[in-house]
Amino acid sequence: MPDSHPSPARCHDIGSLRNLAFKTFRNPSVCLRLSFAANTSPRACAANDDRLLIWLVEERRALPGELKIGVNDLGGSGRGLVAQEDVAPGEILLSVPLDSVFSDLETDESSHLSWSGRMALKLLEQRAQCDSGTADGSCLCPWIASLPQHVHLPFLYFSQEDLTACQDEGLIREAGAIRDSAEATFQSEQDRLAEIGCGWEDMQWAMSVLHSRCFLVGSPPVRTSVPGVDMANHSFEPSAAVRLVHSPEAVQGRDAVEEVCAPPPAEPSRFELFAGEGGIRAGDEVTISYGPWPNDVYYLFFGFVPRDNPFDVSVLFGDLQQMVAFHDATKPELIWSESVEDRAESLAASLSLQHGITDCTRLGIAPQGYDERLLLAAQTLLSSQQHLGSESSQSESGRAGHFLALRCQEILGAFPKSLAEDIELRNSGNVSPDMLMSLRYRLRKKATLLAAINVDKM
Ligand SMILES: C[S@@+](CC[C@H](N)C(=O)[O-])C[C@H]1O[C@@H](n2cnc3c(N)ncnc32)[C@H](O)[C@@H]1O
Repeated sequence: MPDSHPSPARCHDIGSLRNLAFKTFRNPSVCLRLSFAANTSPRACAANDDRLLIWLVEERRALPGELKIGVNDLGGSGRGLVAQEDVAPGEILLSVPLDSVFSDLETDESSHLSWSGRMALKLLEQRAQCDSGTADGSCLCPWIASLPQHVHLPFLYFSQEDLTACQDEGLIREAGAIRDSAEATFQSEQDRLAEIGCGWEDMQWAMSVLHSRCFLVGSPPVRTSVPGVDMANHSFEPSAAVRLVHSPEAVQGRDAVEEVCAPPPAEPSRFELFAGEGGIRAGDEVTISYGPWPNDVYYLFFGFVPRDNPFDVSVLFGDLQQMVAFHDATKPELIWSESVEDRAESLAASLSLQHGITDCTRLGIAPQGYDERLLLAAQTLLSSQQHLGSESSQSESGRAGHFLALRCQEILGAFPKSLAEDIELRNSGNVSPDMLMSLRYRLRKKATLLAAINVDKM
């Protein structure tokens, strides 16, 4: 039996966006319907992309020999994989040897670059070799030819006005930082890029393609794009999944064989796409989940905003200091002998000691409810206030719910437009596609905040 490993996660390139999903809502099996947005324009026609799958099988030892999937143009979400015949539960749809994937391999000369900068340069160099006919067998020319001509990622292509329309300061900052890093890579590598006739637009193309197509594979995880599997679109109700599989011959038994005869060549590990428990009917799309990320990640790094993302998070407090400061603002009559910083530190210590919570950043609310860390932090903070004599007839959780609803109200009130006005704007049809995507992003955050307030009123 092959030795299979936990599903590789789609990667997202983030510093402060790390850990966006709540600890308590990590289960990636929570589901919803697929939503499509128009942002990937296929470079090759469907027949060309089927050639990619055929090349993988015929030239790169991908399995199974008789493919049950093809690549179709699906409109809004660009191309995608579609079952050509019925597929049984668990059946392998595509198994790609790891010697035919495109990975981030750090070298001494490239270690100062970000992973996407490093991979973008390598992709552009290989593309130049493919175009000039000087590529050797290690280049994945048919895969490179199959990549989309354009992937419309906000941090690389949106105007400042359209980006700012998401109305999330943290996200706007993050997008700016990644774009700055991309530009810095371009500046520092300009000579190398000039040698292959590439400019900033090529760099944007390569980075957008890689951001939207890489998995984190193995341990330690390496950013990897897997030809063929990278044609699978996302759904929170996926019909398929991926895994890394190590062949036993590659790792054990070889020593024993070597003593008696020359062993057969070791099988490389494989990256597999396989059908989910429900199987897949002929004609249905083969989708995978890109991961339990909030909309921030989907918007910024995949260029679409899922319709009903159970993992989306409206952040109420970036950290505990913000929570304590908000609390003080709601109770101006209370005088504190300790500073906000010191009280936030004591709160962090209690949460760690009593509940084992060590990460108190990005405390927020998802469509299903509050992050458990947030509720516990609010309860702990409010109960410490009760020690100071401020009595309330409400239960501990009732007070915490009311406190957090006040915060939701404050955040909603700080948006320049109300949810109703945003819905009207969306329905007006007067919004550019980029603006519409940012509008969708903020609409979903607002809807979650409003739901929290309404629950508190019940
Ligand atoms: C790994 S690629 C999937 C193949 C891609 N559709 C193509 O034509 O090459 C990821 C990109 O596909 C698009 N995509 C995937 N799932 C989507 C979805 N549910 N809704 C809208 N676009 C989607 C986004 O542009 C995303 O960045």
